[in-house]
Amino acid sequence: MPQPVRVGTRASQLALTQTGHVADALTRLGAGPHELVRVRTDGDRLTGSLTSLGGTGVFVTALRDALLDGRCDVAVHSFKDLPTADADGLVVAAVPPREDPRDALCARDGLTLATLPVGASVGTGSPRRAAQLLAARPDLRVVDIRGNVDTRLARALGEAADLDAVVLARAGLARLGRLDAITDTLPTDVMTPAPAQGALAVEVRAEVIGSGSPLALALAALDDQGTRLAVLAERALLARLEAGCAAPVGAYGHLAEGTLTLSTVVLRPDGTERLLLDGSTPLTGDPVADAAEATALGERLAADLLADGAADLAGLGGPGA
Ligand SMILES: NCc1[nH]cc(CCC(=O)O)c1CC(=O)O
Repeated sequence: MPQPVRVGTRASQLALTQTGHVADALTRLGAGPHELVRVRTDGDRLTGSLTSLGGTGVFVTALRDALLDGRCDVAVHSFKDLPTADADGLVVAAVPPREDPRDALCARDGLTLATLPVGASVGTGSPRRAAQLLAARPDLRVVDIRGNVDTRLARALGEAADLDAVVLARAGLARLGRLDAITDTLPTDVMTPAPAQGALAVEVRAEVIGSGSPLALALAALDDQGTRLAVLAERALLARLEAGCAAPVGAYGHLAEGTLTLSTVVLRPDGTERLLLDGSTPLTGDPVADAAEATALGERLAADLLADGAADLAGLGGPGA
């Protein structure tokens, strides 16, 4: 009997659900049986605001340690939670097809972004969402919240709701079977998603790749090239801006008719000013050349945004930068 593939996951309902889907897919694609290994992360344990936790990587480090220690063979991350710096000895071996990357308003009484009353309170822990909410509706009162998806939904929809609405990623709600809570799916030009939102990253130790093992073959089959390229461009922008996941920066890559288009936004945290920039590049179908093109597109737009004052506007790169 082969040893089961050990798939590491955070213990949250969202993580368990999305990891379960990936593990099932790997087994279906020939990787053999699997078991889930629960890993506790600082992001789950601590309750301070995301920004005060230092943002980048709090959800990821413990899973990566478990991979490197050999406690698991595969780790499934929400791609937008993955720092842009590569981890030594690890590779993203598969990027499964992306879910809808848009953000969603979940409001009381079926309200939408357009129909929320003047001064309504909207909860989000994300500076990117906060700034774009305020850019669209300067009258709103944005409240810093965190917690898992159910906790956040309860702030607007529960018995003891204290907010008019919250904003969450549609993808997370879809994976949890809670699309019913959405009262307004926000278009990407009003609320540009976070880089890699809606995508998953399946990470393994580097030696797994090219080993020809059943797991390596299943990972290759799970990979979606279109999603990989879109996310590559989005994350290249983020890296070049030296912006973490807590920065007021949005980026959305999409493929159509052999062209990769990247739509980006950088905002002042209070939403009073923003830079919007789109760019595109033709693709050839060659994975290596296209990956280089996607990366170059993200870096080019980032350089243009920096030249237009993005770092000062969004407070990127730390104090004084
Ligand atoms: N920052 C938390 C987080 N990380 C991934 C998701 C789910 C959506 C996704 O996979 O992109 C969420 C929840 C949210 O933003 O509402």
